[in-house]
Amino acid sequence: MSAASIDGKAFAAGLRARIAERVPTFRKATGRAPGLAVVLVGEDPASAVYVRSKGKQTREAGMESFEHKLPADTDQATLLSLVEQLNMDPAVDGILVQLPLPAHIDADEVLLRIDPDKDVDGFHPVNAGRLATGLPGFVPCTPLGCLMLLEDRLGDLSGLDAVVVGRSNIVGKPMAALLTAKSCTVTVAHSRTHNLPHYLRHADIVVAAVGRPHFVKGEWLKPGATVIDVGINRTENGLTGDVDFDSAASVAGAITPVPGGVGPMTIAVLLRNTLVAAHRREGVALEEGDI
Ligand SMILES: NC(=O)C1=CN([C@@H]2O[C@H](COP(=O)(O)OP(=O)(O)OC[C@H]3O[C@@H](n4cnc5c(N)ncnc54)[C@H](OP(=O)(O)O)[C@@H]3O)[C@@H](O)[C@H]2O)C=CC1
Ligand SMILES: Nc1nc(=O)c2c([nH]1)NC[C@@H]1CN(c3ccc(C(=O)N[C@@H](CCC(=O)O)C(=O)O)cc3)C=[N+]21
Ligand SMILES: [Mg+2]
Repeated sequence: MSAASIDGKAFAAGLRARIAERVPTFRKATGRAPGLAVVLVGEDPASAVYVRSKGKQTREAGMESFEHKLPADTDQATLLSLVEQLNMDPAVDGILVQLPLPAHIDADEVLLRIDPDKDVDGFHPVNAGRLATGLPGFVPCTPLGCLMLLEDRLGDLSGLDAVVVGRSNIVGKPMAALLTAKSCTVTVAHSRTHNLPHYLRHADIVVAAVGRPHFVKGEWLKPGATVIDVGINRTENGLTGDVDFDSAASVAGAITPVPGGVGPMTIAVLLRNTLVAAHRREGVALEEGDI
């Protein structure tokens, strides 16, 4: 048996096209485009690539991109005052501070200062709380993108067994909250989990967000499982996920490739969240479920 490949790149392109279709109506209603501000501190090459790609896709969707590149030695107070300025700027609907930040910066403090109504990354504790309690807010882009791929593939997720490997605030925890809200039975595994294969054996859905190349093996999976590989690992052999793709593809029903799976979804959902933020801030109606 050979798994279907879940084409996140194509799904993301379709999502960006649906977003771009909504921008002219917003422009007519408000006289301006939705705006996304991206803040990059330092010169991490991978971060610079993502930020460029975000800016390009933002403009291609007809939105305005505000890019702020600060030197690696920027101090906390300077970064916080930039965040404050972006909070106050009426042309800015979404604010993304690219992670990781340099070690001398307190990242939690920076994320806390972003206006939750402009927090298109969904990293502010207010938005984490809204997700946990089922209130409208902003959901982190990567897990929301994973959910879109899962629902596209499987339809209703109700009653399915899901295992999320990883419990970070950006991926694992919000992924578990989303799958719980969709009535999956969710297990969250992490570095202290005893006998991960035991849990994976029963999982209809596996989301791997570990940060270790080839970590999840095909032999651990339930035949026919849907596998979402969030991992982005740079190795000598190029970009690779957290799932051992070849062994997993011979057991799973469907699997996301790396690259071309979850990564492109993250940026497309960022644009979606920015479009939603702009409409909410201006009080312009948007049928969010249709996007
Ligand atoms: N495609 C995309 O758009 C994105 C991709 N990523 C990628 O996803 C991956 C995960 O990112 P992120 O969540 O931020 O990473 P973190 O390092 O914050 O979290 C990794 C998680 O994996 C768990 N873990 C580590 N080792 C093991 C193990 N041996 N067995 C089980 N669990 C383990 C950790 O457990 P513990 O909590 O116990 O330490 C932790 O919860 C990375 O490769 C990252 O690059 C991230 C964001 C976006
Ligand atoms: N505040 C913040 N928000 C983030 O959402 C955020 C962040 N910081 N820091 C870093 C991680 C990682 N991340 C990715 C985005 C796109 C791809 C992506 O497009 N990947 C392509 C390949 C890109 C390549 O070749 O490097 C793919 O998988 O096909 C991957 C990873 C967002 N992150
Ligand atoms: Mg993200």
